[in-house]
Amino acid sequence: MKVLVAGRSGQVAQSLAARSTPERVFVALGRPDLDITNRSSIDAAIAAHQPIAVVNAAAYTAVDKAETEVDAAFAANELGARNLAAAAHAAGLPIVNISTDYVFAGTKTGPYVEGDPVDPQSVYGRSKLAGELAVAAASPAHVTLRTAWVFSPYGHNFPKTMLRLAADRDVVRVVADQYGSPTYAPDIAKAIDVVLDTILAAPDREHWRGTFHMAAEGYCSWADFAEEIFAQSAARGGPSAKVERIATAEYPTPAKRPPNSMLDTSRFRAVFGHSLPTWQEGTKACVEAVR
Ligand SMILES: NC(=O)C1=CN([C@@H]2O[C@H](COP(=O)(O)OP(=O)(O)OC[C@H]3O[C@@H](n4cnc5c(N)ncnc54)[C@H](OP(=O)(O)O)[C@@H]3O)[C@@H](O)[C@H]2O)C=CC1
Ligand SMILES: Cc1cn([C@H]2C[C@H](O)[C@@H](COP(=O)(O)OP(=O)(O)O[C@H]3O[C@@H](C)C(=O)[C@@H](O)[C@H]3O)O2)c(=O)[nH]c1=O
Repeated sequence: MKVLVAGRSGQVAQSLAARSTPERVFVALGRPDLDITNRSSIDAAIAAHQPIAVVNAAAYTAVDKAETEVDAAFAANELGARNLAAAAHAAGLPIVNISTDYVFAGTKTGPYVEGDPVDPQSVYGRSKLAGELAVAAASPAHVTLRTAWVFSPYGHNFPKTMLRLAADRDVVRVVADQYGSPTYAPDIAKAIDVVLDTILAAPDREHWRGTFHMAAEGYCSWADFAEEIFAQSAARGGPSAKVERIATAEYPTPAKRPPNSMLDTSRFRAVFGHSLPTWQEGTKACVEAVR
């Protein structure tokens, strides 16, 4: 049984591929074999691999660069998501799509639930929201999982940046007034496996369809996250630095980030009967893996 995964070299795609078993093979394809902006390339991949489901783990994720590369962000995150969902629908396959906490403005007090009003503040967030809507319009058999602050041993992410910075400086300045849930990509891959189990056990049911918040248990600021990364790294003899806790205004970036991107994951837990490990457990696993 194959599951087709778009986005071969990405953090989530690689974590899914690593979960392959003889019973469920995650076939992760990259741009040369599967370009989500090109519908015929998707149709050809589906015809070649005959999957039982499709996962969209491909995206334009360079949050700051997206502010100037608007067309590229929307091409992958809106058009690509639409193409993949339409192709899956045409082939009679369910699609699992991944979205982001950055669809919210971040001005709410307390964690966001799925029905809260969206109001993305960045091009990346707007393009991902456009993708969510496009997937929902193209395929009734869809699950969109909004997750947050993804990290892993693969690709580019915050812990890898922190460990690189700590290699040649004693102090790292990190914002302490943006809150969310750092989520370990292998834990996302496990959760997607659970989602697929649920879908494939009852493909005609309605309960698994729609949008869900799915992130690590617990919340922290980027500065808290950096401190945990350094504590875990130091405990293993790796690079470490002191964290200087700063305000967002002291770390100007082209894209605006939500001050609060905490996601309430109750709906995911209720429907899929699964919760992710804490962000501290994910951090420990990641630091151990990159050592
Ligand atoms: N990273 C994060 O912090 C978060 C991510 N998400 C979402 O989770 C999902 C997975 O993210 P993550 O694994 O971190 O992403 P990565 O940036 O690690 O990987 C994304 C992958 O998508 C590929 N891709 C981009 N455009 C296309 C295209 N047109 N056709 C095929 N592949 C393409 C990229 O390929 P190439 O290398 O060739 O460009 C890259 O391999 C995305 O939907 C993202 O929006 C949600 C919340 C947080
Ligand atoms: C590198 C660095 C970042 N920061 C701040 C900037 C920003 O507010 C925050 C995170 O920075 P980054 O640019 O690493 O992360 P960012 O690209 O904003 O991460 C986001 O990526 C997309 C794809 C998502 O979907 C989001 O969930 C989220 O994970 O930390 C510091 O304060 N100090 C630093 O040294």
